[in-house]
Amino acid sequence: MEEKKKLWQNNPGDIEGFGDSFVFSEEQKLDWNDDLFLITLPLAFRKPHLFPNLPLLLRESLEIYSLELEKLAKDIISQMENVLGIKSKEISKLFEDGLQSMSINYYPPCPQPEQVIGVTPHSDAVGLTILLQINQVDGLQVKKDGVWIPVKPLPNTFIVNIGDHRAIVNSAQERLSLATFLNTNIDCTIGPVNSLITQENPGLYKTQGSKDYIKGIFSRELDGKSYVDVMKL
Ligand SMILES: O=C(O)CCC(=O)C(=O)O
Ligand SMILES: [Fe+2]
Repeated sequence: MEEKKKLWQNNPGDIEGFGDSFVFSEEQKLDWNDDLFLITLPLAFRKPHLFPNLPLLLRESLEIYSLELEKLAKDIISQMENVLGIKSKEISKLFEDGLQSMSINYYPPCPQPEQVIGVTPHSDAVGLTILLQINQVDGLQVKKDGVWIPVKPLPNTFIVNIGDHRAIVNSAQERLSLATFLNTNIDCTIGPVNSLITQENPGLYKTQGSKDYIKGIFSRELDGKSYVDVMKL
């Protein structure tokens, strides 16, 4: 508990540290988890009261993990560009010196799991998420054609997530996951990709500064609606 207190969120509106990222009212039902959220890259964005206070082994492991996942994310994004026929590295460029953050999620067993939710339905506010289901306990579900589908944890496997998802809990086992969020550089502009827009295929979404985009996501209540819908023109 003492260790945890050092990492507590300490200001209203703070999303880093231990706590819940989407709290809007006292009446709101909170998620059944402990979440430690940290900005990990760029290095200058690491909060001095958080990173240095992590237990040393965890901190050293996260430092290595963070750099490796940055490389992995760049590979995945560039493969996505190739497949989609996006030219001139139009998307990769946005991820140069991108914002990387992590959620370390701990879901204790719950005596009445059907009464709670581990993580409320949402889309992550990012380019892509690379998720590690640390102790390989079921819980993650993704939405496909309006139906929640369980994502079975497999050994030594990452899940790359760009869509709507939620996590449920159970009464028997705790569950641990580590989500790494890869985002664009905070000074870029996000919008329809030029090389895919034609007269027959016009852009369907708003163009917005990256900071405003992130602010928009954290300032609204998650009601199961994905942020992509909010961005529609
Ligand atoms: O624990 C999980 O599988 C999902 C966690 C999650 O959605 C998040 O941290 O954004
Ligand atoms: Fe998520």
